[in-house]
Amino acid sequence: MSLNESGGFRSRSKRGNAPKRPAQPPKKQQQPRQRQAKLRLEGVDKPRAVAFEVLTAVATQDAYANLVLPKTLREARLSGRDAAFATELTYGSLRTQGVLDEVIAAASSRALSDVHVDVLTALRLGAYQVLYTRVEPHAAVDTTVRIVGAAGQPRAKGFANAVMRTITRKTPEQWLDQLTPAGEVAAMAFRTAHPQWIAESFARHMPTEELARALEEDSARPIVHLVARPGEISAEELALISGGEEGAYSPYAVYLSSGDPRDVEPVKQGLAAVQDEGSQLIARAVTIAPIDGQDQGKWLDLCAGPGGKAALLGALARIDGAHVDAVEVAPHRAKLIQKVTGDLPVTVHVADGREPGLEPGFDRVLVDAPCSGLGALRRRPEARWRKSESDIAELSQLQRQLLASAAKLVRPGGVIVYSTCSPDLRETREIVNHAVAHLGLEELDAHDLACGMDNVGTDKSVQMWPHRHGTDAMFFAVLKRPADLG
Ligand SMILES: C[S@@+](CC[C@H](N)C(=O)[O-])C[C@H]1O[C@@H](n2cnc3c(N)ncnc32)[C@H](O)[C@@H]1O
Repeated sequence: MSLNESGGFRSRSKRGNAPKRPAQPPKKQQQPRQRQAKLRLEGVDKPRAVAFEVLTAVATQDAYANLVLPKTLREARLSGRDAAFATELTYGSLRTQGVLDEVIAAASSRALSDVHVDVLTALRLGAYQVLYTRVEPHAAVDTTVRIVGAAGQPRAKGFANAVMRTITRKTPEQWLDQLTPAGEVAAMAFRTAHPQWIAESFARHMPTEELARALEEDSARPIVHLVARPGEISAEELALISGGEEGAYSPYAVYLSSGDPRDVEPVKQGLAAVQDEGSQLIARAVTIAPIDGQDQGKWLDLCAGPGGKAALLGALARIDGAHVDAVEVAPHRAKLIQKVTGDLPVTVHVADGREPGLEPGFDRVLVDAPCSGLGALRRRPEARWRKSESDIAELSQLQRQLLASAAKLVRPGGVIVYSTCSPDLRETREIVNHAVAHLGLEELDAHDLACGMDNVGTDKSVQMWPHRHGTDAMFFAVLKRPADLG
């Protein structure tokens, strides 16, 4: 069957080399619930059916794959190799979606915005198998066509078949060569499946030889970091019990390279929890940054939900006889803080951190600001394609306002730790520089608070990276309110 006969596709020679860019995302359409069960009945193998369901939820309901996938795997009773295959297909298709869409667009006569979301989702899953896995191409084509039919789009089976066959006619390398854009950073972004603006944001920190490694690591699955709650259990004990390894930097960190952290006994008992080592360092820095005069034990976490850092701050506060006020604007996230801080000396306030209504005079303030999250992309496979550069301008306004509020709440001689899980300079250095210039705060050297981490940047602040330190790309700076600030 020729391409033209099979569904109105242009041949490659007619299309030439210019790839058709996906103009807009496909139309979102509600999925009938029954379809999910039907999929499994109609001869689609379980791992692909599960992957398709999760991809559909992400595409149509803005769902997070890391939340939906475990539930869907459980419902489908998948485990072992089948579960691993479903996970690889789901996360891989989401992480590489921008590349997959370029390839699908180049192999299709229709604009992606005109392709039904179910068909596009099946094509992404199929294209991922051809381009990034060892699945036999004919199996990828066949199962894609089956999914399209089972998903209630039988009339699009010919279209899907033709697109998939076109994709299998070139090697993955040939596709990448054909579609890689000009320019060193743009090319690296494409080849590592990142939007170009994100690669450019990272590129401001490092030479291009290092950038490729940073982008590769950003797509690798991170190992789980546990925090041993101080006063409850030591990292050494936790490592012994969990079979993990003590962390390289945080005195509370344990690396768990295999197994489910929920099965670790101290985690079940609330003595330990999952927390990136970078976050642990930031919470710790709040408690040990140098201040003038006596620490009266008045500590504040101004953006505290869901409470990871507040819980560590609370555990350290209990040891030091201090108290933490934890502010969070979203009520459901405030509840999560309450849950994880339990009987620790932490008081949760549902309030806007810009006007929390608290008496000033805090010795130590943490502003773990809402940010683009560019430093934690490896945790959410779909995240990189959902974010847009325009979000940053809006967030940086809020970040400045929260820091200005912290400057009013901290006492003279007290410290503010400003942190983000983004390395984007507009959310990090620019915010800190603005605070120094306009709020009268003094920036302290934070490098000594990073527990021996090196290669954290040439400024006074600390910038961590997955490929350098194994943490998320977290940032923190320490700002002191001088004694004579009005
Ligand atoms: C980066 S998260 C904080 C993570 C937290 N520190 C932890 O370790 O679990 C930022 C939090 O700030 C909250 N937030 C956003 N705007 C806020 C505001 N105006 N005042 C207080 N909290 C705010 C968000 O809801 C979010 O929970």
